[in-house]
Amino acid sequence: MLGLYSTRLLLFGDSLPFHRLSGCRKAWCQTNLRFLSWVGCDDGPLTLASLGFKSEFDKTKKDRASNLETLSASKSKVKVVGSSETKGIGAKKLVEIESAPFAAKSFSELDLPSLLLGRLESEGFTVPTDVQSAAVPTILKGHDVVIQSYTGSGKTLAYLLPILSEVGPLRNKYPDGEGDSGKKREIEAVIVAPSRELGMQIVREVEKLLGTTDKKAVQQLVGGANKMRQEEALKKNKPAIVVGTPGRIAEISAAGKLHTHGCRFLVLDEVDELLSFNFREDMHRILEHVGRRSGADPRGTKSPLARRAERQTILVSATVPFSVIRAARSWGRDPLLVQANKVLPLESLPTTGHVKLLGPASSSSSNSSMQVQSTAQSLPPSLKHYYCVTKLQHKVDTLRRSIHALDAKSVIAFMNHTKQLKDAVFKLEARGMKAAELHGDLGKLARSTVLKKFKNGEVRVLVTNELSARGLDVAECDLVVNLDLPTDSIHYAHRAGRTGRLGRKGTVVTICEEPEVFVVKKLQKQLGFPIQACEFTEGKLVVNEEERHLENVS
Ligand SMILES: Nc1ncnc2c1ncn2[C@@H]1O[C@H](COP(=O)(O)OP(=O)(O)OP(=O)(O)O)[C@@H](O)[C@H]1O
Repeated sequence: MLGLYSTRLLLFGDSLPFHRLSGCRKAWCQTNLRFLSWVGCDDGPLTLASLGFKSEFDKTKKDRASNLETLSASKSKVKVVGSSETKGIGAKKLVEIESAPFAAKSFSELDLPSLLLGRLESEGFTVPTDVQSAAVPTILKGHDVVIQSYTGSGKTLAYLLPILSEVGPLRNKYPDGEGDSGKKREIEAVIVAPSRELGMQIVREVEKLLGTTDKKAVQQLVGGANKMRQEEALKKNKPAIVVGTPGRIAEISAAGKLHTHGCRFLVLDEVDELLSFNFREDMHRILEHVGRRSGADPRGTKSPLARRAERQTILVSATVPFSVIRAARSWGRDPLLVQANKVLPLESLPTTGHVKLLGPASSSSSNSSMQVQSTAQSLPPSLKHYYCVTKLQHKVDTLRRSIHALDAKSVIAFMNHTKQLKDAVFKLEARGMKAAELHGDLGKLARSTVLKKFKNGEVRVLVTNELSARGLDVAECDLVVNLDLPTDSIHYAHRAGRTGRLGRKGTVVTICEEPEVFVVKKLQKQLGFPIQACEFTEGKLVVNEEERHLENVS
């Protein structure tokens, strides 16, 4: 029972605020991870060696290689040990890391079913991203995982591809035809997202991959939509995958109309948000019911261990605070942390304090200049960050000037309050700039219409609030503006991550008043990258050189 209690404790009693949960960030070359160290925890710095990880330089330990379990990606050089086989007190966790370990050149290297490969090709997906190369074989191998990589790096496909390999019409067919004939189709994967928009976006991604084959294999269960229609569709279509928001999934489940006890995959996308207080009760129900096959527990108890044995749990976010690491350990069976260039056992991570990574030039905590925090690891390194000081009444005008100066085509402007947000839209429109509002007070239809218009370019500036900060994927968005300051660096990261997706260029401008500058400086410190002071004059962005110089000197 201990596990069950600790799960509840973590979920509902121990919700550390995000801003206190900053962690590590990368300071190593994108594709060549060499050294990893933890600092900031009481035990002092640890190195790869002391953690039991092998680097390619660690030739003397080659004899251990025979113990390593090779991940199923044919060309992956990553080897993981220390999962179920080595569980036990004092068992050493080994992860062999070699240079550019996950650089799969094509999806065909990832051991995916041919039908799925065909669909990827038809949709123009040719090369997997780093996080996909790392996550797909790890999930296919049956591991519970936490997937963390920066915004816009393709985390959705990173979990969808292994799920679609096992579930639904594109899956691997077994020679004996198992699962094909006569068997009643059950829900085999439940994907939970914190907003309707993100839920619908995931549904569209699944439908894109399913193609015309069998779109009904996926069913959306998002709030705001007609519940009865969703329930009827569940009954009639018997989807293999459901994607929804916590409230609606929990509601239909409580009504006895969602049969997920035999579910094989549970995905919590934007998991750190899903662990927040708002979703407490609904998430409780989902975690209790999904993947809990009746009679699965040989001891006849409601042991969470029995439940874990039934489902594979996949937790996903660009920001992974320690509350997520602890939750994953509670719910998962030897869970692994999957990042763009590495896979490591969660058992090896501390559960408190600040996790930091050191770059290749240093494996010691003494070189503080090499230490970087994890929030920066949540964002693509190519993003440019600026802040501009103005008076409150000139903020919208500064926004307009920033759009002109940067020649931005597609802009998301974040504000904290609905009323001011509406005023901003009014002002922009009055000055001939096509703008629209998106927030929770709008109905589902209005929200999706606005988003559609923004995506197809009819609307140039989307003025919105935190609702759009997570997961929203608009490839064309080239500028994010904070018209109001985000509450902390985690919220900054998710807002900023709406631009510069999948290697594209992106700029983030924070427009603030003079007394707020210290908050920007604090954010900069937490984030670990420069947010440069700038002005927009004569249609140009002018960086404050004086400040840049002062920063270089200090
Ligand atoms: N291998 C790939 N090749 C080309 N495009 C891809 C590939 N993988 C994903 N994409 C596209 O990249 C975009 C970003 O992917 P996705 O939304 O999954 O990012 P993410 O990491 O989940 O971001 P966030 O943290 O903001 O939710 C999507 O439009 C997706 O279709």
